[in-house]
Order: sequence, then C-alpha cells, then structure tokens
Amino acid sequence: MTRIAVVGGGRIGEALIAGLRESGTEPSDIVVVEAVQARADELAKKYNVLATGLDIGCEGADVIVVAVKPQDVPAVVDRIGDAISDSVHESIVVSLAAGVPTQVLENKLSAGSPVLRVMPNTAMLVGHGVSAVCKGRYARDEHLEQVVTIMESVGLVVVVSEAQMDAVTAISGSGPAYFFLLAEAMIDAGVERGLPRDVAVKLATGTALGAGAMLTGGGEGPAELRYNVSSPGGTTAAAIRTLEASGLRAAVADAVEAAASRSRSLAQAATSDDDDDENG
Ligand SMILES: NC(=O)C1=CN([C@@H]2O[C@H](COP(=O)(O)OP(=O)(O)OC[C@H]3O[C@@H](n4cnc5c(N)ncnc54)[C@H](O)[C@@H]3O)[C@@H](O)[C@H]2O)C=CC1
Ligand SMILES: O=C(O)[C@@H]1CCC=N1
Repeated sequence: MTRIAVVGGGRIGEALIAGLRESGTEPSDIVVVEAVQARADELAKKYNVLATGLDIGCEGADVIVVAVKPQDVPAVVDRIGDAISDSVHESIVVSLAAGVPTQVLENKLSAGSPVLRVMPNTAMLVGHGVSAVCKGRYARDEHLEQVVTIMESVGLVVVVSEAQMDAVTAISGSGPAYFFLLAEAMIDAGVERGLPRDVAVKLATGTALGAGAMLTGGGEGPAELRYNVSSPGGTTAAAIRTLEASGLRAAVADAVEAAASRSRSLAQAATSDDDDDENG
C-alpha cells in the first residue's frame, strides 16, 4: 500500500483525498496536514483520515503531496526537507502547485530527492480528474509510475515535459471553470427566455453531461459532433454564427494565454523566494 501525505487541505487537497477515498484507498493510507485546525478537523471527520502535524504526517510517507498556494511552496518544502532528511525511507515529493518548477523543490530537499509535478483538476472529486504529470531532475521511471498509478485512481493521466506545464495548467487545470462559466451563462440565458431557474439548471447541466460523454466517447471529434447538431438553416447554425461573431474562439485563446502567463509569473515569484532563501 502507498502511504500518501497531503500537505494543504484546501480545495484541491480535498478533491484529491475525496477521489482517493472514493476509489477505494484505505483511510489509514492517507494523512492530511492542514494549517487551519478547523479545516483539518473537518477533513478528518468527512474522509475518516488522520489529520496531523507536518513532521508526523511526512514520517514514513511514500508520497508527500504539496497542495499549498504556489507562494507558500518554498517554505513548506523547506519544512518537509527537514522532516524527512534523517529518514531511511524514501519519500517522493509531488507538487500540485501551478507554475512552481521542480527545481525550486529540489533545492529545498536533500541532494537527489525525487520530485514530480502534477497538474490535476477539481474533477478528481467525482473520479473524473484530468492530471498531467512530469518528472523532476532526480525522479526515476518507477517514481513516475507510482505517481501515475495514484492519479489514475482519480481520473485520466497524461505524462508531459515540464516545459508543457504552463499550457496544461491553462487548459485542464483551470479548464473546469471555463465550462462552469459557460453553464452559468446558458442558465441565465434560459431564465431570460422565461424558463424557471431549476428547469434551466437541469437543461444546461444535463446537456453538459451528455456533451462531455459524447466528446470522450472515442467516436467523432468536436467539430463533427457540432455539425451533427446543426440542421441546415436551423437554430444551431444561427447560434454558432453569433458565437463566432462575438469572438468566442479568440476569447478562449486569450483566456488560455492569460492563464499560462499567470502560471509563468507564479514560477518567477517562487523562484525569487528561492533565491532570497539561498542568498540570505
Ligand atoms: N483549485 C484548483 O482547482 C487547483 C489548484 N492547484 C494548485 O493547488 C494548490 C492549492 O490550491 P487550492 O487548493 O485552490 O488553494 P486553497 O487556498 O484552497 O488551499 C491551500 C490550503 O493550504 C493550507 N496551508 C497553507 N500553508 C500550509 C502549511 N504550511 N501547512 C499545511 N497547510 C497549509 C491552507 O490553510 C489551505 O487550506 C495551489 O498551488 C494551486 O496552484 C492545482 C490544480 C487545480
Ligand atoms: O487558479 C489556479 O491558480 C489554480 C491552478 C489551476 C487551477 N486552479
């Protein structure tokens, strides 16, 4: 059994714990380290897992998942490094943080420590997460396999290079929010057309579920599926023309560039913190 310590029990830490529990991971194989005591207690109760301090949480952990804000990663990994430096047990350190390069973590740990990055998304909560995994400098293939296996228990996994992580973050890390915004807009538009809100919610969310299943069904691609909805001279063609004229594609491209750019700047923030530590 792989013992997993999740450091940071916020939104993504909880999504991981929930997905792991749902997929059958034993509660005794999960430990959560969360700075806010009330939140730690909440997670411990909800998922029947141990909530503890960082030293005890890291002790004997096979995989230590860092799920704190990017800006907090250097300080937290510093403490993890202290906690595991004397251990004979090898721990893999996995960062979920947007932007932060593996090198920042490696610099805080004993020489040669295996570090990987994973960019997951909140759909882990329902077993349909999408995660991209990349190895740091000292991680070997068996470390990669171990992390891929964990993330596969909560959804789909792709292996990428670290250079691709900003783009991944902008597509699948932040991506659920883009679909949620579209769903909100559809619901509000339905209400504007006179539908009761609960009916509009059912229509929009059920349509999202069906469209998602068709998109991931392994059959036709998105353009082909869209053509099949668009009857000649019909309603869909009229709607799509309006969406295109409103600049939907350009808006999506700009949004993805904004997210990737923000990811790059989070890297700079974490790297400068790292430099400060090393210089001072
Ligand atoms: N929310 C999302 O959809 C995704 C988030 N991420 C990454 O996951 C990380 C966390 O994001 P969220 O969960 O959204 O943030 P969040 O703010 O909800 O959670 C962070 C948690 O870490 C805790 N924390 C802070 N310092 C700590 C410490 N020293 N020891 C233990 N716990 C500590 C905080 O109390 C908080 O509960 C970020 O780096 C983000 O880039 C990655 C993919 C998706
Ligand atoms: O918004 C964020 O910064 C995090 C990373 C990807 C999704 N949520």
